Amino acid sequence: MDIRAQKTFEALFALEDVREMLRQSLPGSTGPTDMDGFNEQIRHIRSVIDDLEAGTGVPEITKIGGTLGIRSREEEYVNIQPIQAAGRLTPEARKALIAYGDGYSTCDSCRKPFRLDKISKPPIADFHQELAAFLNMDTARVVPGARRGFQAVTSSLVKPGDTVIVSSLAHYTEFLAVEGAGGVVKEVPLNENNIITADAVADRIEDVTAETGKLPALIMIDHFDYQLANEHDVSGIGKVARQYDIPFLYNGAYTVGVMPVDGKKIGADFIVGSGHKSMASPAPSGVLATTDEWADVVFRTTQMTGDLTNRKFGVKEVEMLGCTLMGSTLMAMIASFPTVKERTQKWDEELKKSNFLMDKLLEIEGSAVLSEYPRKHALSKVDTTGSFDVVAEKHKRRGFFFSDELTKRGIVGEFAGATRAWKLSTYGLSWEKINYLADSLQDIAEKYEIKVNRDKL
Ligand SMILES: Cc1ncc(COP(=O)(O)O)c(C=O)c1O
Repeated sequence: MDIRAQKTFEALFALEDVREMLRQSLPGSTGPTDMDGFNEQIRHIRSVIDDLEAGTGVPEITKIGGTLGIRSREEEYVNIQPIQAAGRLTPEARKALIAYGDGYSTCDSCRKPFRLDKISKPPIADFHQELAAFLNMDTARVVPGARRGFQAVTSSLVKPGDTVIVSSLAHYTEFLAVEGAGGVVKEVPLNENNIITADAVADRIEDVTAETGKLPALIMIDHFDYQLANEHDVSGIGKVARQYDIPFLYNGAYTVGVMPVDGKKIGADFIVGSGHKSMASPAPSGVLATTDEWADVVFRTTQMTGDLTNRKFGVKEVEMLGCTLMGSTLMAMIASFPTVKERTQKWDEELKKSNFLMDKLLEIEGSAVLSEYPRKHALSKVDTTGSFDVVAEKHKRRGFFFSDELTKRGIVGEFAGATRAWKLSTYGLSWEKINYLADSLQDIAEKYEIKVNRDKL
């Protein structure tokens, strides 16, 4: 986040304090009236605005951010945390969080037909249409996390005893979604390069059908998996799904919001994305998009009538439990969306950074990239058993020596103590930070007499 955004953010926090003080001073309030505190905050806001205009006050901001509990890790450090990178909020999202913090704040102007995705002020209905268009699907809903998207689909399509085809690297939430519906997972094996191919999916469908006498109810495959972030052949799998007439759920937890995703081109019946993982949105948020063919099934409306009262809630969608993200979570997602849309067009640059760092890591003798290489994603799994872990074995801090060295250099986000196989993400880091990171890894290696073949590649 740039410093102006931080400053604005800080002023907003101070304004919230002022608002609370004013609220407490209203007639009938039992709260104390703190005029000194009030004046202090006003002076503070004035000074923040002055700083903003003058472009100064950087160290002070960090300090204030700390006391307010703002997590400013990405501002102060080079953060390589593997799963948070693309979920970090934009400044616009942070402001929306404050402005819409009250629980049902999106419902102020909810009018007939009384459903979240129909609200036009703020423009939630438009956002739903934009989301569907962004994924080249017909209809979209926001959901509390990708997992709730899986759940909506399995609970609509999978009957007790049905089988569901998943990857051998499927996320655990896919297992739970299938189990919740009473289904059974059937995993597709990886090939020698740790990839799920279309042929492997077809073979598994044949096996399962022969075994159970019935076609699987659903195919659910992650475009990039969470363990290695390898790319799986989702377009080929989409074709196989069509051939067997089995609905196909594309898990875009690691793609929707960072790279272009075209549901129709892939041949997906359902696209699921994670807001807090890849769409610069707060948790829990996500998206479930589908085609006209499936919309009435997965977004079916209630048919229930109260037996005593005869009440009906006709427009409410059963799988969505009526409405989903009702306040600041959704508004922050909407606030980040223009940035998110734009950044998907810069995916190639993210890949260059990812590959550059891996190349530099490979120059450190004894290091390996466990993910497919060259990288097709910013998330990677690396193995430093033959490099940093050799040092760890002799070092008095054991595996923590590596984290100590990284922290000293302002690099955070690795799992402390993990010097063998570990994951990192370069997503969103500037080239300046990438270069610094590469140099730091090589410097640490050389400090401990690990050979570095600089500029080998
Ligand atoms: C591949 C994959 N799918 C799904 C999920 C679940 O996403 P969410 O937290 O949005 O429910 C994750 C989360 O880590 C994931 O890595």
